[in-house]
Amino acid sequence: MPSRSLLLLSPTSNTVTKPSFLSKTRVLFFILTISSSVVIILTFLYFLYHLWYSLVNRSRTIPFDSNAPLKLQRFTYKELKNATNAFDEANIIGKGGSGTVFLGIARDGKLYAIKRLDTFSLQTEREFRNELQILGGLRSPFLVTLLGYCMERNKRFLVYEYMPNKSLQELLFSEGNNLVLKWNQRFDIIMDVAKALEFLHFGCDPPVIHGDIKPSNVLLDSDFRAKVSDFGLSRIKVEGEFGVDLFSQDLGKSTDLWKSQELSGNLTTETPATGTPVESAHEVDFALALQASSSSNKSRACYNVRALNLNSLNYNASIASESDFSKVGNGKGKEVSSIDIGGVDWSSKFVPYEDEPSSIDHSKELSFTTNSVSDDATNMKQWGKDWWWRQDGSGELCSKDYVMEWIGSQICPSANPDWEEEKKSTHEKIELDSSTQLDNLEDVHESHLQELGFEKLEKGFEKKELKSRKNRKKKHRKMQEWWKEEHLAEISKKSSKLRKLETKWKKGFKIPHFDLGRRFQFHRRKKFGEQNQDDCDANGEFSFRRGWKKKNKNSMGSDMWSGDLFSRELSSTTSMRGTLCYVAPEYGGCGYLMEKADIYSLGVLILVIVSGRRPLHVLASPMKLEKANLISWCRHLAQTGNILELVDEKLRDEYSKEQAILCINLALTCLQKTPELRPDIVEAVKILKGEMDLPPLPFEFSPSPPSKLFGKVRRKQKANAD
Ligand SMILES: Nc1ncnc2c1ncn2[C@@H]1O[C@H](COP(=O)(O)OP(=O)(O)OP(=O)(O)O)[C@@H](O)[C@H]1O
Repeated sequence: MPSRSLLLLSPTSNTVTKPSFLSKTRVLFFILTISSSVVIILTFLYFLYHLWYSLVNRSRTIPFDSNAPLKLQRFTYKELKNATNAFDEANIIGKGGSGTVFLGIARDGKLYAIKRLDTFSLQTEREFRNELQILGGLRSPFLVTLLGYCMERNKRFLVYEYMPNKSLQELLFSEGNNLVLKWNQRFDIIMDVAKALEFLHFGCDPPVIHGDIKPSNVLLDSDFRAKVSDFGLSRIKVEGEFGVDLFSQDLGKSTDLWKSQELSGNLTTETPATGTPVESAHEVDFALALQASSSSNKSRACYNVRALNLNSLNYNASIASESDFSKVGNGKGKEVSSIDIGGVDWSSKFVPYEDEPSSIDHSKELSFTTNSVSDDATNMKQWGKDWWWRQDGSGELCSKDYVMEWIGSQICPSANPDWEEEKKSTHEKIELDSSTQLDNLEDVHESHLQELGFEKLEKGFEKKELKSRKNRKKKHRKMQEWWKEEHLAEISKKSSKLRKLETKWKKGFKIPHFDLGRRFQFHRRKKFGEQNQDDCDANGEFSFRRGWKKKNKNSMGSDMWSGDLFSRELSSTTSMRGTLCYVAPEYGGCGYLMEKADIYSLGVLILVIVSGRRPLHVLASPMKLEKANLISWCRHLAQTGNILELVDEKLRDEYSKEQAILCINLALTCLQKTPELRPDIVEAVKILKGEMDLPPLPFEFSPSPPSKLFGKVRRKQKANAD
């Protein structure tokens, strides 16, 4: 039996050895299969995870969720591509600092204005969000309606209602435009813009400050009625933030006291809503206090802050301020939640929406600490005044203005007929002098400008840029320094195209001539011929953000000559927002945007509409120099009692003198240096409607009168007293 069993076993043992080998390979094969499939599955899972992650991440960047009550439509890129004929150049209706606007035709034949943000940067993203957050939540007949948006990867589009008559900028200043706005139309436009601001300042809760009122942001419908657009730089006012809480309780109570005490600034130590102790107010700058006081006038509780999804600090601050402000007995204080303007409950027109808390970037405003109060105060002290002089100059155009105009002149000399005139009359040609140093741009005077070469200019910018990087932490910067560092530096940094321009200049241009009459002269070498000049004039546009760019012939909204030239650059920085010549002096640079800043811009806009000219226009003859700065000229005319001279000549005598006087005087009150003295927008609207008298104008009409004039006045007064 054992032998049998052995026999039986032996074949079995043989068969056992063979399958063990086979099974090994099988196992190996099995393992390989398993592991490869695991790898495949893991890769697939990783892909899915990546997809999910990017989707989640992308949705995070959407400033509102699908449950939001906003009626904004989310378009796909494909839809917009189809609507614009693949973003055909023929569909371009305008170009701004941040993007190109296309005419979009929907399948049902409806027209849309589709703004494509051309660059994908933090700044454009912020502006995009701002537009969605603020304009997207507002509905008013005086605001351009934002209908939808598109976000795909780094593509950003905003879809607006189409405004057939484009912008006021184009209507007033476009060379090809022969249409002259009639007086009635102008007056209606002024009224519409004022009503838009009324809605923003008093119809929204919390109030919205536009921050960039200017002709290119006033769009016109088929009946030439105006709607305000472009909320990229606007901001939502929260009482709890910045100076308002620091000062408003005192200022709120003592606004009148201030006036009666001739703005003695007799402020006491206060605790801000955030609970941070503040240094005694006498250490705080007067300008800052004024600014705070201007808004404190309208102290109000902010009930809808959460709806606007400001970040938690803001929100807390506002809650704190709610209780604080409830104590403030302010005559002008109001509850916006139930405001009724013109029989319409505007508060209901404000569409609140939910959003993630950080979707509005208030980091700058909220980075405020006790130290920063003093820093900001010192900053304001240091160059708030400086800025004022520089911006307005009370009859004197500053170097910055000249540089700006000068650069403009090099790009589109023919755009300025006066300069053409000058060209004919002057035959002087000054060659480019490369020995001129440009280290002290702030000290650029006419003589410097005469010698100023582009190469040097750019090198100067580069130097300044390097310096600015090193000195980024430098706290107290003068306005001049700021201007150079923050903006001029970016010219060299961002615009490689500018270098091409430089080469072009070296080849084809001679130095601009800047004579005693503060005129510019522009020459080209003959070899470039007319053709080249035409190219430059007709198609060129200079943007500080993007340097030299081709301008579509359909896009006529060039801001050249207007001071708007700088808007792109100013808009593109965090330290400065707004448009030169339109921005209020107290806000310039590092101030905190308040309603009265919009009022100031409205004042400039009114003058621009009435006069049909830009706020800054360097003219040919010394005789005309006084007219170069629209605001100063207007003040001068007001002093001489001849304000109607300001009215656009193109209107001839076909305008209402009464209305024109009203508008100009209103503008003058809006242009007062002290925000406190400017009317608020409700008052402005009432004045325009004739329901309220104009407040008395200040004696000299100039918030910063030339010291000479002041001296004269003082001497006269003294003589009279004697
Ligand atoms: N809804 C619209 N309907 C018709 N045209 C429009 C509309 N929106 C903008 N445009 C045209 O596009 C131009 C550029 O507008 P955009 O808002 O991009 O720039 P901007 O306001 O001139 O510049 P910035 O953004 O630097 O302030 C306008 O001047 C206008 O002609």
